[in-house]
Order: sequence, then structure tokens, then C-alpha cells
Amino acid sequence: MPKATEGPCNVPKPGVLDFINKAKWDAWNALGSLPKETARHNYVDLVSSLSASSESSIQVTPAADRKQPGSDALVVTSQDGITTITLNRPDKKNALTTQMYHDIMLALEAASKDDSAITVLTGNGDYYCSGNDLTNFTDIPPGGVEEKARSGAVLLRDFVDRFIDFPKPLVAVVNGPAVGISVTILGLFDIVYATDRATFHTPFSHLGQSPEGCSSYTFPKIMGPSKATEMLVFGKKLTAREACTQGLVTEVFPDSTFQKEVWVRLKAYSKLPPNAMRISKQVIRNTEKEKLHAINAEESNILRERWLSDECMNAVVSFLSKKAKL
Ligand SMILES: CCCCCC/C=C/C(=O)SCCNC(=O)CCNC(=O)[C@H](O)C(C)(C)COP(=O)(O)OP(=O)(O)OC[C@H]1O[C@@H](n2cnc3c(N)ncnc32)[C@H](O)[C@@H]1OP(=O)(O)O
Repeated sequence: MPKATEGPCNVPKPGVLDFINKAKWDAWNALGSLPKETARHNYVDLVSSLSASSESSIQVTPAADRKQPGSDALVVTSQDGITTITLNRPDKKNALTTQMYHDIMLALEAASKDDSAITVLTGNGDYYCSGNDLTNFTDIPPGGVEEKARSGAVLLRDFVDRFIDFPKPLVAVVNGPAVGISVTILGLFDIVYATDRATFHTPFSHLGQSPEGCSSYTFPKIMGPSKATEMLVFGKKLTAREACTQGLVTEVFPDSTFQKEVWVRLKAYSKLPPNAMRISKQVIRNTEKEKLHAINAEESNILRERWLSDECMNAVVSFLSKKAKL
């Protein structure tokens, strides 16, 4: 508690992504030249209020406390020739923690080698996925925000590379609204089935960010540059039917019969000869692979810079302090 012990604020302002220290600095600075005793009381009040609300706002979760692989944030099952990877944080709308990116990569790696013919990604609960967990931004390493942005870009590139290279038919079973990176990577899936309750939203400009998941290439290719711009630049949210008309979604099902219809369909497909399916997928996809890897690297690099921008930092702070929602 600096002001209480040291008097007026006399150190440089921390970076805006350094949430905890910035909150302390702002509080310290706001105190101006208050007497030390008053400052001590005010500071204790501020820290108490931050602690009281910290569980759902700006708490920093140490990496060691995060869920480990095999935890229930990701559930992987294999049955009837189908490996299913289920995002399982329904209380957080299946937002992707750093640990989950790693676990999904491991699950894809295992699925690429197992006996299954088809691999499915889906979500548990009312959402498919609300995208990147914005609290990932609060876990600042000793190297500071630049190091955080650099390691985030490496993780993003590695994560998307796994989807580009995945050798078997990859199916998204979109059980509810999808946001951010969970939408952009759909361009790398072979089939996308959606409930009519699903929506597709990539609010990158609102977040001061830019497209990833190769969407800067796949979306214009799938839906044309103008529709892609509406989504990726202006953040237009599509209904499932609109996304289907634009080619991002393969087929839309009524929510009441979604699970039943989709799984009957996938079980039938999974009985087809697996090697033929794998080879056919590669014939369809392989010509683009090199290009997709280059685009992924470029998008990740651009995002690394975006994450250090005021626009992005302010958007994240707004969400974490509960001032903003999409
Ligand atoms: C390796 C790094 C790669 C990064 C790649 C770049 C990726 C980019 C993206 O994915 S951009 C998209 C980021 N996502 C968002 O901005 C969504 C933010 N969430 C919201 O706007 C809303 O939560 C909502 C519209 C998804 C749902 O609203 P609502 O139905 O009103 O539910 P709640 O807001 O009450 O949500 C319940 C609970 O979940 C928490 N939560 C939801 N989404 C996220 C998220 N993306 N990050 C962190 N936390 C999230 C929300 O705060 C609530 O928590 P609480 O119960 O209050 O503790």
C-alpha cells in the first residue's frame, strides 16, 4: 500500500494490462496529497472492495491453480468411431482458458492417431463457446505485457496449426452461440452443424483486435469479401440460418431435435471406410495447407501487436470490470 507508507504518488504508471498494479497506481494517484493516515484508510477500503469483487472481475489466477490436463474443463470421449472433444465450462459459456488451448491441442494430437474415423468439437451447456477467456490477459509473466503478447501469439499460432493439419474429417457440432476464435476456426472444419439457437459473432474491432484462425482468408473465400467484412470488421452477428446461407454452416437443425439428428447422421458417416475419408479430406485440403500456415503466422503476429494497443487493453479492462459485454 504505497500511499499509506510513502506519501504522494511518485512512480511511473504501470501498463494498462498490469491490472492489479494499475488499479493500485490509479488509487494511489487519485489520492493526490492526502495525509498518510487518510490515505492508509482509503487504500485499505479500496483493496477490500477489490478483494470482495475480485472473484468475478480482476483476480489474477496463478498458473499453478489452473485446471490441469484431464480436468473437467475439456471432456474427450471415443465411441462408435467418433472422438468427441467437449468444451465443459458451461458457467463461463465455455470460454477458452490458456490450459484449454493446450488440452485441445493434445486432444487433437491423440484423435489424429486413434481408431476413430471422425472427430467432433462441441460445447456443454447453452453456449458452444464464448471465445478466448478474457481473464487470460490478467496472467502477466515476469517479462511483462510484451512477453505475454509474444507467448500468446505463439500459442495461437500452434493452436490454429493443429486445425490446419488435422488429417481426419473434423466436425463442429455448434450447440449454441459461438464467439471469437470458436467462430473463426470453423473455416478449417470439414462440416459445421448448428442448432437454430446458435449465433456467430466475431467482434474483433469492438475488442481492439483483429481476425485469427485463418479467417482473414477462409471467410472471404467462403462468403465473399463483403460479407466477411461485415463479420470480421464490423462485428455483425449472424444467425445460424444466415451463417448457413453464407456457407459457414453446413446445415441448421431445430434445437429440439438437434442432438438426436446430428448424432444419428454422424454415426452413419463414421461407418464409412476411414482411410478413404482421410485421403479424400487430404485431397480437398492439402493444396491450401502451406498458404494457411503462412496466413496463420501473419495473423498471429498482427494480433501480438494488437494485444499491446490501447484499444485492446481498454476493451479487456472494460469487460473485466463488468462495464462491457458484447
Ligand atoms: C492463445 C490466445 C488466443 C487468443 C485468440 C484471440 C481470440 C479472440 C476471441 O475469441 S475474441 C472473443 C472474446 N470473447 C468475448 O469478448 C466474450 C465476452 N463475453 C460476453 O460478452 C458475455 O459473457 C456473453 C455475451 C458471451 C454472454 O453473456 P451472458 O449470457 O449475459 O452471460 P454472462 O456474461 O453472465 O457470462 C457468464 C459468466 O461467464 C463469463 N464469461 C463469458 N464469456 C467469457 C469470456 N470470453 N472470457 C471470460 N469470462 C467470460 C462471464 O464473465 C460470466 O462470469 P461470472 O459468472 O460473472 O463470473
